[in-house]
Amino acid sequence: MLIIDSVALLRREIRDFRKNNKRIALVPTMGNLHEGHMTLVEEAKARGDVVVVSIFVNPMQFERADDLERYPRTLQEDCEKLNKRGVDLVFAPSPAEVYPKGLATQTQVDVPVISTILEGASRPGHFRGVSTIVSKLFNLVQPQVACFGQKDFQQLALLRTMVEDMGYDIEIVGVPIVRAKDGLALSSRNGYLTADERKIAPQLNKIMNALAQRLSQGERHTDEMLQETAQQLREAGFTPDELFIRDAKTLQELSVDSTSAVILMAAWLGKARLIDNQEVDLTQ
Ligand SMILES: Nc1ncnc2c1ncn2[C@@H]1O[C@H](COP(=O)(O)OP(=O)(O)OP(=O)(O)O)[C@@H](O)[C@H]1O
Ligand SMILES: CC(C)(CO)[C@@H](O)C(=O)[O-]
Ligand code: BAL
Repeated sequence: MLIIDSVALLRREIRDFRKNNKRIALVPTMGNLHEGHMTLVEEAKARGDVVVVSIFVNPMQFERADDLERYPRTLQEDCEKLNKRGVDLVFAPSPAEVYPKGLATQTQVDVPVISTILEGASRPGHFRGVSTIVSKLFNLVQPQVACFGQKDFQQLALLRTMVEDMGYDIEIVGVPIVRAKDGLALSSRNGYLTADERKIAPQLNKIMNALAQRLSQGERHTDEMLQETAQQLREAGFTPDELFIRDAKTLQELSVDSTSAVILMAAWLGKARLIDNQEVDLTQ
């Protein structure tokens, strides 16, 4: 496995892959890898001749300096895990390598509407940072396929929109959420939880499942339903941050034409902002 931190060396390897007609599968990450990331790697291995994993804690997508500062960086352990999985190349650049002019004058890629609603409203500038770095990674790695997690539901929708609007000839693959046995969605930020908070954390998924059950049984979604759910979260020890029920295809408000809904939840538990989501078939 190659571990590369410079654009010049990456370009050389990508040119070699392309010269040999290798189908390149990319898995963008911010490191601190867990089984959720490994499912993306396995999906990439199944869909490409060579697998490239990027590990880059992207400063442009952090709207909180404290979150960027404390974000877990475990490059050596990450590379050991990826090597065991048969990954071909890890691209792990520094911020200066990716943004040599700094962030202020860096060209940005912005996806209107979807980047400023829902999670985008809670995290101003976050999704512009995501679409900018993923666009740059696409240009540097030139993959034919790229794998992302459904755990970041809105991110996946944002990137599908970017690929469609900008004409990238890249297959975007959404990989189902990988959860701990108790239902908590795996996430690097779970590491911010204390032992006591970790025992509470699975309640987020359980409360979301109960809400999904109500919707799948035909109960109309109302503000009261959301308020009840928010109260359940508070009683469990969370501070609700986001609670949305939207059309799963458009992320707009549900309408009579909606065939599937998505529940999007984000809640604080101590220092960890946990997110989860679940699609609900409305046609049953
Ligand atoms: N539990 C999971 N199941 C499926 N995909 C996941 C999971 N966790 C992360 N991913 C995906 O892995 C890719 C990299 O995500 P990232 O490096 O931000 O890890 P993370 O666990 O989401 O960390 P955090 O959300 O705390 O930043 C993204 O496409 C993300 O959706
Ligand atoms: C896609 C991504 C790697 C871009 O930094 C990040 O948003 C993430 O890890 O989900
Ligand atoms: N996967 C989430 C990336 C972020 O929170 O910046």
